[in-house]
Amino acid sequence: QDRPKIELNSVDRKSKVIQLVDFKQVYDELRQDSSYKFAGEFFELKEVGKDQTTEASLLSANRGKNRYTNILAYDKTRVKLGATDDDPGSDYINANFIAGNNSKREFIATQGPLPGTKEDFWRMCWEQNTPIIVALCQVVERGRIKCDHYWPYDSDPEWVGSDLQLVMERESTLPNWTERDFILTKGETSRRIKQYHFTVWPDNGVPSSLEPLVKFVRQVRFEMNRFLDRGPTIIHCSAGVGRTGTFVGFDRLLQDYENKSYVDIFGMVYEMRMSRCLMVQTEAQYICLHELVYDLQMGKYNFDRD
Ligand SMILES: CNC(=O)[C@H](Cc1ccc(NS(=O)(=O)O)cc1)NC(=O)[C@H](Cc1ccc(O)cc1)NC(=O)OC(C)(C)C
Repeated sequence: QDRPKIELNSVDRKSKVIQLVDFKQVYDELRQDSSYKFAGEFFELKEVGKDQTTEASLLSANRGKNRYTNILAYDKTRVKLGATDDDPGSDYINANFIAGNNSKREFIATQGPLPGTKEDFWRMCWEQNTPIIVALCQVVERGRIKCDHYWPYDSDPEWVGSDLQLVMERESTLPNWTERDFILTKGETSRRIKQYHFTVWPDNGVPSSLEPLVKFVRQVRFEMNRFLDRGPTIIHCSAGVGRTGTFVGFDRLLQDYENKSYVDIFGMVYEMRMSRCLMVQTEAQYICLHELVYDLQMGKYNFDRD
């Protein structure tokens, strides 16, 4: 039987295009021998982007604004807050712009807010005109605090900075995620912001079943497409790299599968890691991106039921 021509752009070290007609064979080859070839591909991504500077993250005034010592924001892609004159580092938040299929700044990837950066987080939401927040971690996971509870517990208005007022208008808990509607007000102007909070994704890992995550990503994409005139969607987990990068990968691959005859998962992760470190943090998450495309090819998901 003629082996299908598999386009692995070994010459271009930044991409590995796989034609969808060849995907099952390529996926099976990568999985052979305990995913030996997956491990090799993921290792090729290890140093991508790491030669870029993170000077703002390392300013003494900003060190306390980083949740983790090894997750810093590249200067080139970092989100800059409107600086206040007298405070060095006042423009800093641990967040980077990330490209989506539709624009170079379709997403903002950020760490789970700290108690001391919660107001910076809401200031970023306002300044970037964000319509949607995607939260991918729980406040506490396996007994460790992973993210501040940066939103109100009830419908009482809260001040989240000297001039920003936040109200939670609605909270709806579903089996795998919770949806919250906020109104953020500055002076006489109010904006609606929707939070999609996925609650069943273990840190450093992948969900036990991909189907709830696929449905979640599709729901967020449906909502994003209603707000194309607004700013970037903010995505966070605890560090804002592993689960966050995998979410962006799912969003892009679900669109690519509908609109293209090929995928380039390696190239997509390469591009993400040029914008923020460790995006798609683990090999299991990297494999999970491929499993999504394999499952789509095998007709595993019937989206008509959504
Ligand atoms: C493997 N874990 C880590 O690298 C985490 C940062 C992190 C990354 C990704 C995720 N997953 S997520 O992006 O999906 O939330 C959680 C936490 N870092 C820490 O815990 C670092 C230690 C560390 C681990 C690994 C490494 O290579 C360098 C330094 N610890 C650390 O920052 O300690 C504080 C919180 C007390 C300041």
